[in-house]
Amino acid sequence: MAAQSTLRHSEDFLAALINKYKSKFHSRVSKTSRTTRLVAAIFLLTSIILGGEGARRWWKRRRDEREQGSKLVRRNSWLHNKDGSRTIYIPYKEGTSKVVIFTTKPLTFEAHRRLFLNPPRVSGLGDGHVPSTQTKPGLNLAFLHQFLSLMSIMIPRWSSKEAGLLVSHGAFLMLRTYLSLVVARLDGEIVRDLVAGNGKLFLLGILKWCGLGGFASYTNAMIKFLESKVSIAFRTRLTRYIHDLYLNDNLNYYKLSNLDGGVGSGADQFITQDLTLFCSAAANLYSSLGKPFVDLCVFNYQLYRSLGPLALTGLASNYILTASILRRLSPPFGKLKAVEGKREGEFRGLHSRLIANAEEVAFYGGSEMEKQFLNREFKALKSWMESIYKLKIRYNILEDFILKYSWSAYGYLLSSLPVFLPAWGGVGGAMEMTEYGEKGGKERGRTKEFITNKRLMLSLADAGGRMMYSIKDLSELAGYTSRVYTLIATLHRVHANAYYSRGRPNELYSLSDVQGTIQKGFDGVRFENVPVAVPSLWPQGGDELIESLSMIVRPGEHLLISGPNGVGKTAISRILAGLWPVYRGLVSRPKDIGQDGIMFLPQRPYLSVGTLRDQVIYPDGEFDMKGKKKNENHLQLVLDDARLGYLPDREGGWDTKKEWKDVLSGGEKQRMGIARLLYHEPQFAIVDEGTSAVSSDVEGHLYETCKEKGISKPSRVTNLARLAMPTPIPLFPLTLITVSTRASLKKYHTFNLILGMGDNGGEWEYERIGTEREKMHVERELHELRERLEQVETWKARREEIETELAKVWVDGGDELGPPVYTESVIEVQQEEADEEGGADASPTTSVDQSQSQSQGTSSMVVVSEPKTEAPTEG
Ligand SMILES: Nc1ncnc2c1ncn2[C@@H]1O[C@H](COP(=O)(O)OP(=O)(O)OP(=O)(O)O)[C@@H](O)[C@H]1O
Repeated sequence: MAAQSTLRHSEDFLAALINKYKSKFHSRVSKTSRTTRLVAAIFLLTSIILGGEGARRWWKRRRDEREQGSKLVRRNSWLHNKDGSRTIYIPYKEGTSKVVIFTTKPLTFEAHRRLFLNPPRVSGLGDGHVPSTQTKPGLNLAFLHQFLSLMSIMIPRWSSKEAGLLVSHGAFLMLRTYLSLVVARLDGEIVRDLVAGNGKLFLLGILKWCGLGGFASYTNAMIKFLESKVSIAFRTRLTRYIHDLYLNDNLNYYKLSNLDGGVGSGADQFITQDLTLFCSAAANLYSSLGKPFVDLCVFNYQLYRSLGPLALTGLASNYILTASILRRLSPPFGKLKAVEGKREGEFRGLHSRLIANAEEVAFYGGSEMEKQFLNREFKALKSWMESIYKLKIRYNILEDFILKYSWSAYGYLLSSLPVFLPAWGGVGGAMEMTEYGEKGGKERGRTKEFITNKRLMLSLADAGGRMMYSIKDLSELAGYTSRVYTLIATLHRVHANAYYSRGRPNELYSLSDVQGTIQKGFDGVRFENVPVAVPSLWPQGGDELIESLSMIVRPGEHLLISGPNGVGKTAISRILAGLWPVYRGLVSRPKDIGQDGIMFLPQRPYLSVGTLRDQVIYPDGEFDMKGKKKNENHLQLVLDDARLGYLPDREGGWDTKKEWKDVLSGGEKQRMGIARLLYHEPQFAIVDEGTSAVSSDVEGHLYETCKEKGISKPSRVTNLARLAMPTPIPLFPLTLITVSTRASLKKYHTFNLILGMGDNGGEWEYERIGTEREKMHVERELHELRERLEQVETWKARREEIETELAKVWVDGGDELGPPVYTESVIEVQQEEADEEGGADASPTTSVDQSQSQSQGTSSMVVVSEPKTEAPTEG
């Protein structure tokens, strides 16, 4: 009942309130003019309509975005924004999450280049001109320079998200310091109230303690969360920066390991493992060094106030002494960590190799050998890590003893100062010297002060300990910093092509000896006095394959590059693609790669991760395909032309994602390459052994398709042809440059560049296929062949003569027999007959190698010497 009455009461109250405001509103409205009311009504209505429409649009946009996100994820695609950024969607929980990726501006790279390639001389990183990527990691000026250089990438602006995260992190760290102070005081008060037997104050203290505990726990959790956020934000910045520098038109990803070699061949370890460790160590440094530092300042001040100047001097000298002992006796953690990272990378690299080449290893049955390699690498890593652990034992004993036990003893000594030396004991000492009013007040005051000081001392020891521990963290950070700095410096060196050999002459064909020019934008392919040399890792010089190559391929003049293995056929396409340097002379080629430009089909077919569609249009994405106004119907026609038309049905559609390199056969992979060629419609295509695994009839079909349909707009031609419309005249024929050892491909080409000629294989010939000269050459070859054939015929006739003669010799009565069967028994019989006849002249023109015949036992083979013509005897 009571509840009901309360409810009714509240209803009445509500109704009264509503009525009150209703009447207020009515009185206001009645006072206003009609126009104002009309305007207000229109305004209200418009706001409601616009608000509703805005909400509807917002909801629709969100729904469209969600749909688009899942569609793009399914089709492995993305969006290009007007400002050059890309919007990608990544699977997140049930749906997708949108990420906008901004590419690093070239200007930013240029601004940073100085930091990485021209470090200040004082840092000891090179001489200020020659970039040196090899440094000994440690706590020195080089580390400071490296760390600050990386910081300029990680925190590009004070207004950046990372700076905001660091400020919030710092605020929470300060808050925790403040809470530690409050906790120390509260601790003292609780113990004091307990000793005094004051239950009410004691309980109040406990309540405060619990409240403070909740808040402190929240603060601690936020500190950890923000630390992880800072770490991931640093990692995102650095990873994107490195990716932009690593994967760009300058082909740095190829040059880094194949030409420069500054970071070996394990760039993956640098980018994945070392970068992660560096970012967590850098984010942790802020709390492991920054927070203890603030703690030290605050707690020292507090202790100075309560314990006096003597205690502060004692504390300060304690820190200095501890730091110098630990620094002197600590092993070089930075260097150790850097080497550990390298060994980890090598071990991981071997595993990646095995995964990538599992099939080949399996065919060879090479598991034992691979295991040997892996075990050996792991053993090296294990021994290294064990030696680090051993070094750490000694250090940990020392560290623990100093930081935990000797510091506590020292802390007790300092806390006792106000008691035993009140004149030197600060506020505590002053309180000692004054009389406490009530009985036992002095002891209680002492207890409270002692507990508070002890807690402060503990916090101080903790902060100091963390500072000291962070010397080790700092050394490890120096190791990671050196690895990441080395990677970025090497990437900048490759990107800027900054190779100088100061003070000594350039090695021939080294990276500092590149004097040639590559001209992009030429309507053809041209080499003018270009040496073909295999580059070596910087700073070594390369090996010359061809001294000077000159040739020109104009549109429509298909070229076949032939010659024995290893003479430099692929090397020519590497130079043309910009993978290898143009040491001398001039190389000209079309500007773009792909549509209306030049395209390279490498010797080893490559299949990317992603959908079946991605395999055909690689390196385009679905977004680019749509930009070129192409669709799946077009792709189907392209696949049909490459004789792969069955793939979409067999594999379950264009969106199927598989490990394509394992799914497609060798020939299918090569045909996929041809399909890409037909899709991209380049003007020039370098096909390096692109059909070696394809049967010759399909090969012929593919070449004919490329030549006939390789028109600037083949899609139109193909589609229209299929629709039985007149075939338009080809505008720009696709010009094929084929690298092959197969002479059968000659018929599809106009010119032939033959490499590997001359005594040392360094000479070449460039000739038109089917010219008078070539015809004459072929005829001469044919003539020689015929001559040889005639010789063979002569020998055949001669052999028959011999056999006839032999038959006559062996047959009694002159009857002709077929060729004799040379068995031992026959020979023996003949020998006996000859002996009986006593005719040593029985075989004047034939000699039989009897010893051989005997040695062969029952074998029917004997060696018959050439029939002798009667030699004139002298005298
Ligand atoms: N990265 C490299 N480091 C060292 N030598 C290399 C490198 N790449 C190629 N070579 C060497 O350069 C020479 C030419 O290589 P290239 O690949 O051009 O030969 P090719 O004429 O295409 O042979 P094939 O017909 O077997 O494909 C070979 O002797 C090869 O061993």
